[in-house]
Amino acid sequence: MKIAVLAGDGIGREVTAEAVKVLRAAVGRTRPMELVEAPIGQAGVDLAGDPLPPATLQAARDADAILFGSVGIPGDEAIPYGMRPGASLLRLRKDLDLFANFRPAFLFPELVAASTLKREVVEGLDLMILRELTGDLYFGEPRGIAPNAAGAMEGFNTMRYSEPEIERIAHVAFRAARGRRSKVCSVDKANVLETMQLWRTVVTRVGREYPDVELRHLFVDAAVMLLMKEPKSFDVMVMGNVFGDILSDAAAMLTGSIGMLPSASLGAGRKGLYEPVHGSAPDIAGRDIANPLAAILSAAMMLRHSFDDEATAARIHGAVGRVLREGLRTADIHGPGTTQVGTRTMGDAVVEALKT
Ligand SMILES: NC(=O)C1=CN([C@@H]2O[C@H](COP(=O)(O)OP(=O)(O)OC[C@H]3O[C@@H](n4cnc5c(N)ncnc54)[C@H](O)[C@@H]3O)[C@@H](O)[C@H]2O)C=CC1
Ligand SMILES: CC(C)CC(=O)C(=O)O
Ligand SMILES: [Mg+2]
Repeated sequence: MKIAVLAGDGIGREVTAEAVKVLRAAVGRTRPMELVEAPIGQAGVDLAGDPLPPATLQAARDADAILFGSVGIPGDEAIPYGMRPGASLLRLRKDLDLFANFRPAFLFPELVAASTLKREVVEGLDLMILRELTGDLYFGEPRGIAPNAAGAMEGFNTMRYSEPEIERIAHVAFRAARGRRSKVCSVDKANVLETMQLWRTVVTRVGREYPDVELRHLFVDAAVMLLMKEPKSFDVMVMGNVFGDILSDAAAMLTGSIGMLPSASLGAGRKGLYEPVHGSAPDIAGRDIANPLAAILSAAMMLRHSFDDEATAARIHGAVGRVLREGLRTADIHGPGTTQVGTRTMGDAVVEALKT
């Protein structure tokens, strides 16, 4: 098991340290595990003058899986795109062709009260957001800021999806649904955007190959509304890169906190990149208060998808559940009758729970 550990910036470092701790404890001596740490994001700029240093990219290419934290610093939106911490993650996803991003929104029963939505709306929630990860506005050319014909500065990005790109993510969605509750909801904006018109046509066509899976289409605005109103009516929700970015943060709140949402970014093979959905959270970085559970659950997804180790993945999931049942909570999910703990204590508690 060769794992590249790219902790990145801000709380990425704090939560990744806990995920590594849990991974070591869970895998133990059952199989050899080589962890290769490398800087990325602002850490890459500070150490090697590049948000994605060539050695980091090589370490990611050479690894069987990548455990990723988060990248970003305050004010990074003003940095030229190529040097921006966030651009490193996009380049990495593209380089490794990790086009299918699974973002499971699963509510642990113990956290029903932590969700901002009513108990009856979220209790039993288990949905999968499948986000296309290597196309759309985030990658489309041309992009830039330049003077227009009238001499005014103009910003522009291009929404693009090719038929093969849509086909492959659609197949992933239908196959994933077959292993769940056999329902796919495709989210688009086909009423306004040609790119999305093609998206809907292709998803519909691919859907005919899966007659056992129910397919529904929603425009993205209505999809967000229904995600808040009746989230349990969804099983697999498939969408493009931008809508997936936005909807997954919204779905995070159904589970109590963005600190609870793990993810797996997969390509054609077993290799994957595993990361919490959240960012580097500069507002809470360095204070030992970030929730490490999304990162820990991402490590569990890594064992399941890249190393075919369902048993250890399930043990980690079970240990997280046990810690929550014991009443331990980081600040973001803390409430009456529970005990507030820091990032490191939460990680230690998951390690302890693995032993029982
Ligand atoms: N995958 C990545 O590396 C991502 C990086 N970013 C970058 O992160 C930086 C901050 O972006 P924001 O928009 O503030 O998003 P963010 O996800 O970092 O934080 C949003 C809010 O959620 C809270 N939060 C996030 N993770 C948490 C956790 N584990 N426990 C408790 N609270 C948590 C933060 O304190 C903040 O109030 C920016 O530089 C942005 O570009 C943003 C999203 C994803
Ligand atoms: C660099 C950003 C696109 C990261 C992000 O917000 C995400 O992947 O959810
Ligand atoms: Mg995001």
